[in-house]
Amino acid sequence: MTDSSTGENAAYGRRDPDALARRAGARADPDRDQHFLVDDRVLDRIPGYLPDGADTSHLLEIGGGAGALTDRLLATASDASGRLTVIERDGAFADFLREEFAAAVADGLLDVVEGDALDVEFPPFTVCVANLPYGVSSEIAFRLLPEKKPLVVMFQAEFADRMVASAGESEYGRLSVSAQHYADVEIAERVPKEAFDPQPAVESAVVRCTPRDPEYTVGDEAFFLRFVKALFTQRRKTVRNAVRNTAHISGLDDPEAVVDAADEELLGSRPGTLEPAAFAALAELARERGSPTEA
Ligand SMILES: C[S@@+](CC[C@H](N)C(=O)[O-])C[C@H]1O[C@@H](n2cnc3c(N)ncnc32)[C@H](O)[C@@H]1O
Repeated sequence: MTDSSTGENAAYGRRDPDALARRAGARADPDRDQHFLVDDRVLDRIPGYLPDGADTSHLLEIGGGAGALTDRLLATASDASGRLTVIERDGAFADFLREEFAAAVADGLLDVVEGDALDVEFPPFTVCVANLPYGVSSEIAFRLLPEKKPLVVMFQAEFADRMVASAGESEYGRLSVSAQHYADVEIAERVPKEAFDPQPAVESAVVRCTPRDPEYTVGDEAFFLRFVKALFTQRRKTVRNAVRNTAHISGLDDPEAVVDAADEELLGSRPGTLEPAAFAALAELARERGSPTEA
């Protein structure tokens, strides 16, 4: 092993983030969703947020940047005799990652895929750990969540708060119900702006998603998610009016039949107070009585 700041032969998990950024040459550009994590303590903690016993045989990182988190994930992959795939859209950083971690690439430990994480096919990963590009974090999260694999992912704190919110809380909404449909979602750590360079405008948070089946069943997942989306566009209305007013979003041909069949107390409540299981039960009733058409 050589000096960890010089790169190529250094053991994984010890590279200095500022030295990596210097070697990468190109400066992180906030307009391209590039905010690099430069706080070693945060970087060191992130892989440890994976659920106990998680299968780390194939890690996925989205948005490798100058490789500070990549380096920590290579340590995790290498300890587990596993591998890491990094998807990075910026060609300059993708090239840099291949050079910086050339030994890992040669050993089959690392695969760098240059491409847009919204388009490229994901490899058959077992866990995903990433400091996501915030401009597309929602789209990426909803590509990842249905894969039902553990995720440890950095989001804007406000987005993270909405993901973990419970019924009745002000942040509770479509995002909470949709994310919690796939996983137990919790905030592992809040991360201040100062941990990044350049600093983002807002605070961040690391979120852990541990996949599990929901405590309810739905016959048509796509309809359930569409129905939740529809009702939350009218979160201040009663459920009765929300069902009636959002048929153009939910696709219900006969919303009145749903209102006729549903429980009075439920119809008088607000979408923001409904537990996910109550949404699921109402969505099932809507599917049976409301003649939904395909999206
Ligand atoms: C917030 S930075 C994180 C960089 C690095 N992982 C770190 O923690 O320092 C996000 C990275 O995602 C890349 N990126 C932005 N949009 C992307 C997309 N649609 N698909 C893949 N990578 C993307 C950026 O180029 C940038 O390197």
